[in-house]
This record gives sequence, C-alpha cells and structure tokens, in this order.
Amino acid sequence: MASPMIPIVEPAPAKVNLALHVRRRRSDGYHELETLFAFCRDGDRITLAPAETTTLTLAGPFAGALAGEAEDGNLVIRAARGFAETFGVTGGHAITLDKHLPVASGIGGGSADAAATLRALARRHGIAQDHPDLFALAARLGADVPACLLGRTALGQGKGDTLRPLPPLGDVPALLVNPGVGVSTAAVFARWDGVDRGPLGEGAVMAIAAAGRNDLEPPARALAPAIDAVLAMLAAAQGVTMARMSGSGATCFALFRDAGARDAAARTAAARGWWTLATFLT
Ligand SMILES: C[C@](O)(CO)[C@H](O)COP(=O)(O)OP(=O)(O)OC[C@H]1O[C@@H](n2ccc(N)nc2=O)[C@H](O)[C@@H]1O
Ligand SMILES: Nc1ncnc2c1ncn2[C@@H]1O[C@H](COP(=O)(O)OP(=O)(O)OP(=O)(O)O)[C@@H](O)[C@H]1O
Repeated sequence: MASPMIPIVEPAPAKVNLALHVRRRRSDGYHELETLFAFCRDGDRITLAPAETTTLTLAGPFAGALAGEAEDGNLVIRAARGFAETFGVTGGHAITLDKHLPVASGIGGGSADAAATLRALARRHGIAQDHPDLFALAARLGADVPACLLGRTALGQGKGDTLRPLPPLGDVPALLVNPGVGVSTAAVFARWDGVDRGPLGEGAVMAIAAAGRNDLEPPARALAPAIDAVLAMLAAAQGVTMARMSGSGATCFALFRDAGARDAAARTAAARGWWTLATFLT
C-alpha cells in the first residue's frame, strides 16, 4: 500500500480508437461495438494527496473548459465517490487534475481521468489494480472507462467494456489533431445510419486497424464539418501510414513512419490554429 503522506501521481493517457465498427443499436440505447483501443504516451495527469474531505483542483491548459461545470459532474469526483462506496474507505483526498486533453473530443479525456483516479486510489488503499469490483465500477462510470483502466492495447466488444488485451504497439509515432470543436458522443451515436458494415478482421493489430474503419466518422463529420479539413491534411502528410478519426470525434489521429515526419505534420496543423499532440502509441 502506498504511504498515505506521499502524493500519488498517476498518468491519464489519451485513448485512440484505431478502428471502431458499430454493429447494432441495443434496446437500452447503447450500441454494440468492435473497437481496437490504443494508448498514447501523453495525456492528462491525476495527483492524489491526503486530506480530510475530497476536493478537486483543476490545472493545465484545458482546466478552463471544465471550470464552469459542477464539481459533482466531473468524472474524477464520480470515480472517487464510487471507489469510497465500493471499497468502504473513509477519509478524503485532495485531487488535482492536470487537464491537457481537449474536452468531448473522442480521445477519452474524462474516461482516462476517471480510470487514473481509480488506479491512484487502488494504490493508496492496497486494492489490486485488476480487482473485478474496480472494473465493474469503471463500467458504471462510462463505456470507455474499463479500457482506460486497463490502459493498454486491447480489443473492445459489447459497449466497449468487454476487453481482450493485445500486444503493445511499441512506440509508433502518432499525431492527434483537434479542430477546436467539442462533439457530444451521444449525438454522434444518434446519427449513426444503423447499417452494420461488418466485423473487424483478423491478424496483427496494425493490419486489422488498416483494414478497418471508424463508423462514427460520417455522423461526426455531419455535426462537425471541420473534421473533413483535418483528415484531408493528415492523409496528405509526408510519411503518414494511416489517418482516421478517433472515437466519436472530433479529434483525428495519424500514424507516421518516423517522429520527424510526425513533427513536420504537427507544425502544419498548428499553423492552422488546430490543437495538436505529437506523441507515441505505446
Ligand atoms: C465512442 C467511444 O469513445 C469509443 O471508444 C465510446 O464508445 C464512448 O465511451 P464513453 O464516452 O465512455 O461513453 P458513455 O459516457 O458511456 O456514453 C455516452 C453516450 O454515448 C452513447 N454510447 C456510448 C457507448 C456505446 N457503446 N454506445 C453508445 O450508444 C450513448 O448514447 C451514451 O449515452
Ligand atoms: N474530467 C473530465 N474531463 C473531461 N470531460 C469531463 C470530465 N468530467 C466530466 N466530463 C464531461 O464529460 C463529457 C465528455 O468528455 P470527454 O472528454 O470524456 O469525451 P470524449 O473525449 O469524447 O471521450 P470518449 O472518447 O470516451 O467519448 C464532457 O462534455 C464533460 O462535460
């Protein structure tokens, strides 16, 4: 168990859906998916320090995007409350969220923060990181939270919360680009045309990804036409091996043969005023 006096720092890496096939709408309003989750080297960060009550301090470039919302609605606080109820812990935590990922952008931001909070609390209270109750709590917090809790390349099925771990990708140079528009996940799913275009293929992760697609791209592009320009720019970049939208958008990602080509594309995207994150898929 981690010493209660030493702050715990837990990374909350950005999530990318290398491919996302929507198979059908369920009667509970959710959709059955097949998706390949991958994680970036960079993202948000959670710090946990001992305190009498639980509080949340927002820091970092996107703190302002969440400052107007009630603290209760933040997935970090919801994760901390859920953890206390599930594992019967008492006492609070002063939690700091360093927010580097744009909000409502398809790269899991809030889900990654919730998952990092659960990992940090599990460390503090001596709960195994693979405790089934921790995963059950993650699934109640959001469809992407279990994948973010696992935090490694995985095949997601069901709502995205039935997971099969896959081998690490080994630091693939990746660029994330967001045109500065927030997109509601529920609104994008609601515009899906209901056509099942088939399952993911088989083979190595990158081969499955390359042969796959993101079925949420057309509805997201209809809601946020700026995605078109981002994808066109990324697809035309030198040294690119794959360019696609992640999750429900509007963030798009591109994978590159080398970090130099990635950084050149990042400069082009930044010159257009878009948010960029030059990173690696781990
Ligand atoms: C698009 C993805 O990011 C792909 O990884 C996820 O499926 C979304 O995960 P998330 O943001 O954690 O989603 P949640 O917060 O659980 O759900 C938000 C809303 O998205 C829709 N939703 C989400 C996941 C899913 N499999 N089917 C859905 O239809 C539902 O309308 C739901 O009310
Ligand atoms: N810590 C948080 N960070 C970001 N958003 C949060 C957080 N807590 C609550 N939210 C709410 O969750 C909504 C979705 O934000 P989030 O950034 O998780 O979406 P996303 O990037 O589309 O994630 P996903 O790819 O999992 O769908 C936001 O509109 C915001 O109001």
